Amino acid sequence: MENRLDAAALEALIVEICAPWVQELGIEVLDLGENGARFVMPATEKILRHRGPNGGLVSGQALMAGSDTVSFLALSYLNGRFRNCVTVDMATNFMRPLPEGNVIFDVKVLSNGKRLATTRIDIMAEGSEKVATTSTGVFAYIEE
Ligand SMILES: CC(C)(COP(=O)(O)OP(=O)(O)OC[C@H]1O[C@@H](n2cnc3c(N)ncnc32)[C@H](O)[C@@H]1OP(=O)(O)O)[C@@H](O)C(=O)NCCC(=O)NCCSC(=O)Cc1ccccc1
Repeated sequence: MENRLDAAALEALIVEICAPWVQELGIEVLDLGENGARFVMPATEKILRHRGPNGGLVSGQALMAGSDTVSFLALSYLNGRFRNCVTVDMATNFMRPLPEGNVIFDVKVLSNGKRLATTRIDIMAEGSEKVATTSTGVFAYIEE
C-alpha cells in the first residue's frame, strides 16, 4: 500500500494528462480501496442533458468519458504512478437512467499485468447502491 498515489496526486494527474473538457468534468476522489477506488463526478451543467425527449438525465457520453478517466486513475493509484497506457477497448451497458445529480464511479481493477489491464466501473446516483451503468475497460501499457 505504501507506494500507492494519494487523492491529491491522482487529481493532479487529471490536470497533467487529460484534455481540457475532461478536466471540466470535475472528477474527484472519494475513497481509495484495496483493489480500486471510488470517484464522484459533480452534477454540473456540463454533464446534464435538459433537452429532447429523454431530458432531465445525466449525459451518457459524460458517463463513458468518466469511466475511461477513473480507470486510468485507479490503475495509477495501484501502480503508484502513471504507467503510460492507452485505452484499447471500453464497453458500456446503460441499465437504468441516472437522474440529474452527482454521479458515483466505483472502479475495480480486475487485472493489472505487464502489458494489459482490465477495469470494471459501476456507476450509481449519489446516495444509491443501485448500479445504473456498468463499463469494462481494457488498457495497453505502451511504455518501453
Ligand atoms: C499501441 C497499440 C495499443 C497496440 O499496437 P499493436 O496492436 O501492437 O500494433 P502496432 O504496433 O502495429 O500499432 C498499431 C498502430 O499504432 C501505432 N502506434 C503504436 N504505438 C504507438 C505510439 N506509441 N505512438 C503512436 N502511434 C503508435 C502504429 O504506428 C500503428 O499505426 P499504423 O498501422 O502504422 O498506422 C495500438 O493499438 C494503439 O495505439 N491503439 C490506439 C490506442 C488509443 O489511441 N486509444 C485511445 C486514446 S484515449 C486514452 O487512451 C484514454 C486515456 C487517457 C489518459 C490516460 C490513459 C488513457
